[in-house]
Amino acid sequence: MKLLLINPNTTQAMTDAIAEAARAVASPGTEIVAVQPSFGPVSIESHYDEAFAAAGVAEQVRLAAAWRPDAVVIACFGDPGLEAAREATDAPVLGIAEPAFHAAGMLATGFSVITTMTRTCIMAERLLQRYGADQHCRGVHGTDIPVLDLEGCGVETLQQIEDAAREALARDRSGAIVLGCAGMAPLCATLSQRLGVPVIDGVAVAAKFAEALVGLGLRTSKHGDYAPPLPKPFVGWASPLRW
Ligand SMILES: O=C(O)C[C@H]1NC(=O)NC1=O
Repeated sequence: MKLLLINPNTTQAMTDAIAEAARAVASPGTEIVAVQPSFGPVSIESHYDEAFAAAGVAEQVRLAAAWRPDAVVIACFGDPGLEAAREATDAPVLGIAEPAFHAAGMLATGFSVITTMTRTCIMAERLLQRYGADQHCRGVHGTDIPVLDLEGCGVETLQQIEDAAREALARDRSGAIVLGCAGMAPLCATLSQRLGVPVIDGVAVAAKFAEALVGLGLRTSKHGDYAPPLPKPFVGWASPLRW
């Protein structure tokens, strides 16, 4: 199958790391093409950043249409542009927060989320409610580690995340940890080994869930609100992206 992996921020090194995390778990027959928007923030750490990231996701899904991906993964914990992408293709489209929440809910009666900037916790909390996963999540905790500081991070940053996770497991009485940033994907195996509980990286889970949906022959519904966008002119730099 062909998997389109979109890093919604514009940092190539992060796109590469995300692709490596997905390829590490992908089946041999899964071809992964990793892309990022041609515009927008180098990292997504606010509502403002996310507004541009969502448009960037829509851009990349539209541009990739000719390649006809069998599935799309939006590799950012805010799942930006998820529903726009689902309108723009009949392939299954997954964020990384939604699959991670559901995987965690199958592995423990309660899980905690460890994310980057504390100001983004509200975004995860809103997604938990939107996906019906708030009943399983016992806490969302920021570390105030900037997203791009995760790239090639040192032992101090890894220790800070481990300490935050260990505190969350105790304080929340959780049984699992969800990593609240695609940039944490390379840390997942080490954290899982150190913490002794399931640590869920949404990039890997999304890639495998995408394979499962494609393998089952399931596609995004085109009945109702995920039907293709209504044709209309687009003005300015976005005009090639019209429907
Ligand atoms: O919301 C966050 O803090 C994490 C989110 N930002 C980003 O650039 N990639 C992410 O996964």
